[in-house]
Amino acid sequence: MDSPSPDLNLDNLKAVKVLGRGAMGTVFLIQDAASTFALKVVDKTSIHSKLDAERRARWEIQLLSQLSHPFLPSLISTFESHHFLAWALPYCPGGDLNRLRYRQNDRVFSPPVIRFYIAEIICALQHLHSLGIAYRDLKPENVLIQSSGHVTLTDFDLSRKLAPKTVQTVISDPPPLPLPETHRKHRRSFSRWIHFHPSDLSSQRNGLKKTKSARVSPVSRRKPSFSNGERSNSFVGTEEYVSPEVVRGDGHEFAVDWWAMGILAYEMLYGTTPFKGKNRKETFRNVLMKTPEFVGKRSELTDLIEKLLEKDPTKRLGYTRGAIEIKEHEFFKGVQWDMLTEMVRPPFIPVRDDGTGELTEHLSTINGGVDIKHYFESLKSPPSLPPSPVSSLSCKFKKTFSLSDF
Ligand SMILES: Nc1ncnc2c1ncn2[C@@H]1O[C@H](COP(=O)(O)OP(=O)(O)OP(=O)(O)O)[C@@H](O)[C@H]1O
Repeated sequence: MDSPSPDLNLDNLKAVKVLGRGAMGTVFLIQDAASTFALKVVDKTSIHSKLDAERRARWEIQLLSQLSHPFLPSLISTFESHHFLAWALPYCPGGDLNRLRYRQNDRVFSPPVIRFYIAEIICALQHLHSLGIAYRDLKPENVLIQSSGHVTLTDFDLSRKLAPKTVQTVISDPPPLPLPETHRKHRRSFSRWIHFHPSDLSSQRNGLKKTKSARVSPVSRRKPSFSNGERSNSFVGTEEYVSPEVVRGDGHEFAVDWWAMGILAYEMLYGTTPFKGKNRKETFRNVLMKTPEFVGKRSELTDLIEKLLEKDPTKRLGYTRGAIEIKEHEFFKGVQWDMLTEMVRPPFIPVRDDGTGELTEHLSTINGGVDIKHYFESLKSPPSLPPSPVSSLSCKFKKTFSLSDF
């Protein structure tokens, strides 16, 4: 990696809060008189490095450096030392979409609110796909809310570069790429990367805890992966969000993101995902076999979801013409796609980070916060300073207006 940016040096930074901890990275809130940002730090010397954390982190940084979109993160700066790999991102004070949903009556969103968030997610995915990147980990926990109320996708360590759209082939797993010197603009976080065997099927999803993404160990792939021009069969995603073609090991394309978006829209509408089973095995069986149930009156939204949850990826909405095809759906009639950032006021605007969240790990603010290196050292000596379970942040929202005309 290049030498550390002058403005990002772990020796000088104090963290005031842990915003989240994933399988391999920890995200801190850095706040001082001059700036506020989120800092994702990977400890290269920890046991996690054996889980490929460093390689995943480099991939994420490299990918984020290419992004330039209002609903995708911007890479502010990077830092690397013998021990740490770190990168700074704009702070999203609104938490994630899952947390926001739990704050709603009946834990569901109204169709206009769903329209707003899904529209922004489509635009973000469209940008990724135009760069040949399949996101592969869309779920509410990975949709963060910016201070403006607009969304930002997070967590790109499962994303992959695909061949051009017509072929849609996974070229390879992320290589250990160096950071480019120039493009350091748009960015985001990394993370959870667990390996499991299909026979090891225990449910991961539990309340507000961030769901784990899953990846079948390469040895258990049903078919070998191919290089150059053929599909990868690596298994990636979060169990309730993985598409049938991924479960089958048939390879995967951009259409996996449209499937996941169908699951996301379903969960926002009904408060539950459509194929959730008692355990992972049952969930996968449902993904392959079960027709999604739509309780209540059918609508344009349920029609959209149904078309996104088409089990055959080649018949799925978005397969042929990508985001354009989805944007044309009746559910989005009237949406001014080019004006999303400028004209549409988001349904919820974070009012403030009130600092009282149970799930937020507050660090001492004496001397302006906690030294990040000391923080990691303390993790290595559990008896003296056991870390509390962490995830996400607390934030209040104000509802800004009715979206009925959106
Ligand atoms: N820019 C940000 N602003 C605010 N909170 C953030 C930001 N980036 C990440 N977080 C919080 O930190 C959590 C962990 O971030 P992220 O998912 O990027 O880490 P990870 O190590 O990749 O986790 P995982 O194991 O789930 O992959 C997020 O779920 C979110 O709650």
